[in-house]
Amino acid sequence: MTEQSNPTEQSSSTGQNGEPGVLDLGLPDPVADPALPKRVRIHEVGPRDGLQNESALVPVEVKAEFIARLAAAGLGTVEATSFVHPKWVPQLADAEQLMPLLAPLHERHPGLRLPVLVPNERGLDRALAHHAGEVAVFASATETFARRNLNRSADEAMEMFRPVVERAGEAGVPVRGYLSMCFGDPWEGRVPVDQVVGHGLRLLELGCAELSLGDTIGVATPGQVTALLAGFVRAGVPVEKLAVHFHDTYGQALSNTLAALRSGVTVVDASAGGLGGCPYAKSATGNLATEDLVWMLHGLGIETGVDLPRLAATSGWMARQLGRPSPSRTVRALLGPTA
Ligand SMILES: CC(C)(COP(=O)([O-])OP(=O)([O-])OC[C@H]1O[C@@H](n2cnc3c(N)ncnc32)[C@H](O)[C@@H]1OP(=O)([O-])[O-])[C@@H](O)C(=O)NCCC(=O)NCCSC(=O)C[C@@](C)(O)CC(=O)[O-]
Repeated sequence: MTEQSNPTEQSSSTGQNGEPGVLDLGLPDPVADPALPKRVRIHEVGPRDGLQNESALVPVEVKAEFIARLAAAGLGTVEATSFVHPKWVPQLADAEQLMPLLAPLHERHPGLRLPVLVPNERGLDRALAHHAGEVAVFASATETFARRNLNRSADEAMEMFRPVVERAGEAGVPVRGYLSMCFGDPWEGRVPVDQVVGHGLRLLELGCAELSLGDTIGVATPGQVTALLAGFVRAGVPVEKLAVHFHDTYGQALSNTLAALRSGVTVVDASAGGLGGCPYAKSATGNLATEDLVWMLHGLGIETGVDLPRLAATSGWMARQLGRPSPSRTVRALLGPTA
């Protein structure tokens, strides 16, 4: 793994015909908002959520290089892969091959977190055998998606997670809980706040250290985000335990993120270059692009630890591996429209 990006792919500050490029305006000139947090932790999901939907298999060395470049760009939490059934997500069937390639990154970046998804005890066994330091289980706020994504009812899925969370706890491995379809579900329509809060509380009661609220198909608008977070707070959940996970189907992901920050959330999931989707929810489009998020956060004077040009260069590099331009507007603005 080289981790070195070619300086020529760092940015294209000069546009066509000698016109100034967007980077000539510089990176955002921060204007802080006292109602917002000073620091946000970005939970990068590109290598897992971003790649899981790619039909052409990405070589394991490319995945390892992608993760190494993300860590070098300053992302401290990078969700690396999934130990799910290989037939369900063939793209991530190489989890066992990937993990040893990532081991050197811990020396290079002390404190780097590389969580992995595990749906059940079999997944946990595989993850622990490969020294995963953090795992995540993933539930659904709706019945239909639980069956489609996990082949279980929502209740059965919770029972499947119970021993996973217990055993991970015994092994000293923290567990994140994802909750999908928190705002809308393609089969069931709008999802009531109480229903989402009920399922989320069950994940927290199992022992999940953090709960990531997913707008899996990207239909939320900011008022709904505020209402859902208020529902969790009313139910006694400290906002520090909550993270948000937005998809950008209707271009609302950044607005929704800002609403969440105003409600006190400080952990935001995002995917480098805006890669993403969910193989079991066809209407799910790309995740909130990490670069778009970082541009907004830095503009608000919020620290992330991320080197934006280096991150954009990483997404430009990944886009070339995948053979198509990045959907992230910030990547295109910084690197040019074909990046
Ligand atoms: C949960 C299962 C496994 C149930 O799938 P199943 O077919 O019901 O599995 P099973 O428990 O009946 O077991 C059948 C066979 O699979 C094996 N098996 C069982 N588990 C594993 C495993 N972990 N690894 C390897 N093998 C496994 C098991 O050992 C057995 O083997 P056999 O005895 O027949 O030889 C399946 O439904 C599955 O893997 N689902 C994963 C789907 C997925 O990854 N979806 C995407 C992630 S969620 C997401 O993207 C949303 C999120 C998180 O980003 C947030 C958001 O946007 O909302």
